Amino acid sequence: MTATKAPSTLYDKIFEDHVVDRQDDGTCLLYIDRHLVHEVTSPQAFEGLRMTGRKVHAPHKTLAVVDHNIQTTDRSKGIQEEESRIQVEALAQNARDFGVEYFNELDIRQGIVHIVGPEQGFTLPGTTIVCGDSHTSTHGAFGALAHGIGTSEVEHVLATQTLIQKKAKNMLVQVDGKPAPGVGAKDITLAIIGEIGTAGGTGSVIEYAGEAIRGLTMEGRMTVCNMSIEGGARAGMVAPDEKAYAYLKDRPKAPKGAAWDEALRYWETLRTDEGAHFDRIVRLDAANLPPIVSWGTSPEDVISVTGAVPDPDEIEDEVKRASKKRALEYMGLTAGTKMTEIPLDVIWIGSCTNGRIEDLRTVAKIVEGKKIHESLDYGMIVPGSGLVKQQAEAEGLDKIFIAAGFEWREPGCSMCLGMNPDQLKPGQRAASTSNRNFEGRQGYRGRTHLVSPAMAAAAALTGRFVDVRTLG
Ligand SMILES: CC(C)[C@H](C(=O)O)[C@@H](O)C(=O)O
Ligand code: SF4
Repeated sequence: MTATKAPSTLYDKIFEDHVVDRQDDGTCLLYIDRHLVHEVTSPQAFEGLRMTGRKVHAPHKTLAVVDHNIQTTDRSKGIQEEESRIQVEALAQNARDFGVEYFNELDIRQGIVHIVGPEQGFTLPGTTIVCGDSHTSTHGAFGALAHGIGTSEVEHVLATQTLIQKKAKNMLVQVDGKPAPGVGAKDITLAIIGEIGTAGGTGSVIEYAGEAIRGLTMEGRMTVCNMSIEGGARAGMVAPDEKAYAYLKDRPKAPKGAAWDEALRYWETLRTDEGAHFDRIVRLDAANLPPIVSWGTSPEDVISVTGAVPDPDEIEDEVKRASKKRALEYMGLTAGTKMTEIPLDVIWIGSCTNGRIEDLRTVAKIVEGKKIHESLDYGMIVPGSGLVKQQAEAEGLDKIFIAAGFEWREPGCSMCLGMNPDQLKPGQRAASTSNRNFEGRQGYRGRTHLVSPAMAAAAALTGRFVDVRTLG
C-alpha cells in the first residue's frame, strides 16, 4: 500500500521544497533563492563578512538597492545629508567589493526594495525571498515565501544562502465578495488588521484567498501582503495565477523561453490542496466594506470613514483603555468626532504599500483638473521606483499631479518613515498611503492616518476625509 501524502498548504509546499536540514526540535535550515539588500540593515552584515574573510555565497541571487535614506528631491549632485550619504556610499562600496548587483540613486531601476523586486522579475512564485526589512512580505503576492530578517540573519544569508527557521503556523484569511467601487486592497488589509489586531497573525504565515483577493490586481495583492506584518504575521501569500504570470512575463530577471515554460509547470502546482489544515481561519466580506481610515497610533486602530473617533472609555481592558487614550491624545482627537470632520495638513502618497503605478493612476483619476485644498500645507506624491516614475510620466500623470498642486518627487521611502528629509512637523496631521502610524513614524510628533490612495486623493481635494464611494 502506498501512503497518500497529507494535503498541504501553499506555505507547507514552498517551505518543504526548501528544507536543507531539519533537526529533531523542528529547527530547519532553509535554502534562500533571493536576497534583497538595502542600505539600512546591511552595513554590519557586510562588515561581518569582511572581518572574517568570507564572500557572498551567491552574488547573482542577491540584489542591492538604496531606498530609505535618500532625499526625494534632485539627487544629481549627491546625497545632501551626511549620515545618509555615508550609509549610501557604504552600500555602493559593499556591492562593488562583494560583486553584488546594485541599483544606485540615479539608476532608473532604483526604488523601494519591495517595488523593485517584482518589477525586475527577481521575485518569482515558489521562491524563498528574504530582505533585512519587515515588509518583505509584499513579495508573497506572487506565491513566494518572503519574510523580513534581522541584520545578523542578513549576514548568514549573504555567507551561506540559507536561513535558520522553524515552521510557522498556517493561517487562512478568506476574503469573499466584490468590494464597492472606490474600496480596494488597502481597505481590505486595514479591515483585516482591524479584525485580527496587530498580534493576530503572530507565529503564522497568512494565505489570502477568496473572490476579493482573486479579483485584485497584482498591485492590490502586493498591498495586502505588504501589511501582513502589521497584522503580526511572519509572511503573507497569495497562490500564483494568470495575473501573476502576466505581470512577470518578460521582466528582465524572469525566466525566458523553455525555462519560463518549465517554471510555469512548477508554479501551477503552488496551490493549497483540498482539505489542507489551517490552524486558524478568518473570514471577511469585502462586499460590505467601507473605505477605512486609521484614527490612532496602531494599524489596528481603524474605522469606517463614515464612523467617528471611538471612545476609549468603552474599552473594558484597563491596559488597552489607557493605551487607546494615549493614542487619542497623541493624535489630538476627541472621541465622537466624525472622521469626515478631521482637518488635515498634509497628504502623502507613496511607499511600498501604495507607491505603484496603479495607485498613481487611481489618484490621477480623482484629482485630474482639480486643485488640492487651500487649507492643506502641502500634498506630496512619491513614486515607488524610477520605473514607476517613468511610466507615470509617459502617461502624463505627473502633469495632472503638478497642475493639481502636488509635489512630484524622486523615488524612495520618503515620508513613509522619518529617515530622510521628508518628514512631518510636530503636530502636523497627514493622510498617508503608507503602512505604519506609530508615534513619530513620519516625523517627530507627526500624526498619521493610514488610508488608500483613492481616499488620500479625495482628502487632498477637500482637506478632510471624504467617503470616496460618494464621489461617483
Ligand atoms: C528600516 C527598515 C529596517 C524598516 C523595516 O524593517 O520595516 C523600514 O523599512 C520600516 O518600514 O520601518
Ligand atoms: S516604504 Fe516604508 S514600509 Fe516600505 S520599506 Fe520603505 S520605510 Fe519600510
